[in-house]
Amino acid sequence: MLRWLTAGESHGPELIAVLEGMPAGVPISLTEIRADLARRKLGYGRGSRMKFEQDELNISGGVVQGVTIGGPVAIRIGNTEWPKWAEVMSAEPTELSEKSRGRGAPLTRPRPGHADLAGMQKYGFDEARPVLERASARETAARVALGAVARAFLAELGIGLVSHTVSLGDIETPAGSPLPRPADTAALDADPLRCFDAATSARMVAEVDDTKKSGDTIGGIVEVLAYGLPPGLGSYVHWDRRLDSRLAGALMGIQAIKGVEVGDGFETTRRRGSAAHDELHLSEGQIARDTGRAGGIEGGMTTGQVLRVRAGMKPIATVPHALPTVDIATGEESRAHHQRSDVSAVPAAGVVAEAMVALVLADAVTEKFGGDSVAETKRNLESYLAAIPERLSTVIES
Ligand SMILES: Cc1cc2nc3c(=O)[nH]c(=O)nc-3n(C[C@H](O)[C@H](O)[C@H](O)COP(=O)(O)O)c2cc1C
Ligand SMILES: C=C(O[C@@H]1CC(C(=O)O)=C[C@@H](OP(=O)(O)O)[C@H]1O)C(=O)O
Repeated sequence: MLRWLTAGESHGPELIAVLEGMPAGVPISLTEIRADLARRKLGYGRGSRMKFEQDELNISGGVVQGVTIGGPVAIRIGNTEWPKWAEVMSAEPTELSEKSRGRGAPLTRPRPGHADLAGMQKYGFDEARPVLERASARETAARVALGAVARAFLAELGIGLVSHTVSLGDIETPAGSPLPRPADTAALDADPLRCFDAATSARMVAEVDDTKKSGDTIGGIVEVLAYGLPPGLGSYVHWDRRLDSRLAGALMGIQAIKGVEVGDGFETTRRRGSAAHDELHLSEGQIARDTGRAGGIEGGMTTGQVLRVRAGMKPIATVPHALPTVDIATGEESRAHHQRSDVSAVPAAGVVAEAMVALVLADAVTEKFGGDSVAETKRNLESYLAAIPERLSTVIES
């Protein structure tokens, strides 16, 4: 079983992340985690902060000489913006300089679509800064770092992940487009939208430009695929052990995600049963399927097919063409607070979604196969697969 926690604010000194339950012996490359953090900052439509802020990565525990040792993996990601915010965000009370007083001015015009208003009501603040500091998606950097560790563990077991953008606003990749594989990640990262279809990507770029020009923001849908999964991760026996339930919770837990689909998801509801499922047939003595409509999950368990899940992101809530709100200080109608923001963060959301799926899968793998070292997990996985009788054996899509 894995557990993970993150802490830290958008303009605080650093983000902190802890992952407990990771077996020993997993090779961890700081270069690869840094590369994942850099991928999260990519994407056409992100704001200026992505350019000037660096993620300073440190591992404070659980990894020695590039390998996990079984203890909690502790990660620190320094915010290079911190010096500018050190007075405003200080944990100890400070005398604010003139400049810091400006920077820390009370945010009394809550932004619709953000946690601002309900957060002020709930935590007893008369301005939104303490709310937005933690509600901000800056925190997703911590999840991506944890996800990189989970992915390294899964890679040792032959499981690989990839994510891509499938729609932006109403521009979608054509139905039946080829699915990317983990080896396509570098090519996807080089695409401005992380879209696997070049013609669609070009239309998405134009859509971001148009959205920006009109002072607006835009959302979209990302898809995560996982290859090489053994059948039987998750379970049908209880709602909170279903893998689809756990994936949906993890993906919905990403800021601005408003919907999750497993496999063909809502499209399946529009089909008759005869065209909605993945039929079984024999292929060279093994049970195989020609379609992946269910997204590799039946009865809350992996089937051995490619896992395919989607997450839909709402348009960025800090709309440059500021939305109507009420100023809590004056009690009058006003316009929402706006400084800068992303026009679209859909490509970044794909990288975050990939991290969350990696964490859920790593959790399900440790639950099913245990193991204090990755070698032991691997042995248990192999003996489980070897014990499946031949007449029940399925193709694992890797
Ligand atoms: C990677 C990423 C980047 C984001 N960047 C911004 C941003 O620049 N401006 C903004 O208003 N919201 C941004 N958001 C979304 C907000 O954090 C989110 O809309 C807010 O927390 C409220 O959404 P919720 O109701 O789903 O929690 C981003 C989300 C993600 C996942
Ligand atoms: C800092 C990150 O994303 C931020 C997420 C975010 C929000 O409201 O969620 C708003 C923006 O921050 P600011 O309001 O300071 O410009 C984004 O830049 C990041 O992803 O590293």
